Amino acid sequence: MSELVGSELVIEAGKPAHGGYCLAHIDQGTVFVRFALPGEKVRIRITNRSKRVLFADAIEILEPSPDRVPSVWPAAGPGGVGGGELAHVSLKAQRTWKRWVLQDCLTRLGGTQVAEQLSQVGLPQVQALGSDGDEHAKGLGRRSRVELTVSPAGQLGMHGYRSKKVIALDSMPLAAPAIRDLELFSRKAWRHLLKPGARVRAVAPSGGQAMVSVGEQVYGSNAKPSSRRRVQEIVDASGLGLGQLHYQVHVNGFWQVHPLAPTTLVREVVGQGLAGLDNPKTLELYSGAGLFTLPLSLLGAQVTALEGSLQAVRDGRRNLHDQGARLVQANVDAAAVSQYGDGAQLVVLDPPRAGAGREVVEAIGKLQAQRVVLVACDPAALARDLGLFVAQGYQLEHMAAFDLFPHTHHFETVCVLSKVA
Ligand SMILES: C[S@@+](CC[C@H](N)C(=O)[O-])C[C@H]1O[C@@H](n2cnc3c(N)ncnc32)[C@H](O)[C@@H]1O
Repeated sequence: MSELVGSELVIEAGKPAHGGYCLAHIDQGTVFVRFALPGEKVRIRITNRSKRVLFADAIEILEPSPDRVPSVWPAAGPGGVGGGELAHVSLKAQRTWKRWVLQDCLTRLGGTQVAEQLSQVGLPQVQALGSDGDEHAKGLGRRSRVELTVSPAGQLGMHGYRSKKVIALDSMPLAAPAIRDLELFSRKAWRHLLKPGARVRAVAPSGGQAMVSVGEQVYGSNAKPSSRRRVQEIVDASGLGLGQLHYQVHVNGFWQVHPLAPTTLVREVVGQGLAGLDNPKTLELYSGAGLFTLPLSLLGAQVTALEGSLQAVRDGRRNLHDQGARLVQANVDAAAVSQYGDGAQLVVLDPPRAGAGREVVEAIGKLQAQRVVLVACDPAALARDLGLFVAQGYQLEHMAAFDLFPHTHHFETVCVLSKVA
């Protein structure tokens, strides 16, 4: 099949698949096509092959779908940067697409019990963030964190799709307004700081001015070196009766990227996690800088939180302001779960994209906690983890999905599981 790489052909795009692709079938096998929409007739160029499947980009749209729109992220598309795989799809159709992928992953990878439980709780809509008419509702201005790289020729840009090559950019329409106002691509003041090979991160916190890190050095929005290393993030937890919560997060540390994500996730995860439980003993895994740890503790949960990054643990300890929660730097594995989770009534876990995996889920199962809240940013990993939880005697009670990453194939899912007696 490798002789096909580089060749062009006309196909009809089929169903969406995980990763922002449409499926197409040709005599030589299955092709995963980017930048198409289901039902479209497109000319594709085969870009890659892996084992028995081919990858391709739609390079000419011969019969467009009514859901096709001009891309809001001009740098996406054949030969463009990674990300923005759905920027050519109307936002409404993006959410239908993601919902379809969620169902497909859960039923195909989760196993029959997950499929049965899903039919009982119902497949959730993928909810949009923001109000009608605002920038967020259009999926724009939604990145409070942007990572860029400087090319060998000194141009600021992003890596190409599956490539180390830096593609120069001149704008960043998905970035939060405070990042766009930095004018990283055009202001002279930045130019001498952006040396070839430098990794640049621009951060627009909800509680202060934008900052930029170039490697370890941090700059204020005026492009002058800053001794500050942390930004302030403010989360509206009034839905939980807590008012505004304040967090300090290292400029290079993990924080939810969509400006409305922290508030949305805190309401869902903490609200669902604590409903009907009285000051539960709680094990939180992959806790980051304490986004959920703080409101859980403020609402009376006795939390032990495990997080692998020392920087995030340091941030988390500052954010907890002596709330009584224990924040431990630990790699989440079976030994850590059983060491710190003894007697837990509630387990909250927000693993990285690959999911928690068998060893960790089975260790959680042994704790016999009455409730588990699982947050997942990858539907395939979610399906695998859910299948493992169900095999440990957990029942899916509730599922919600949020479009935290418009114009990409990513979205976030929150699941509430209860232990079957
Ligand atoms: C998706 S983030 C969630 C953080 C937090 N819940 C939030 O929303 O801000 C996942 C976190 O897991 C941490 N992490 C990843 N793998 C880990 C592991 N094996 N053990 C412990 N922590 C890990 C990362 O450092 C990151 O902070």
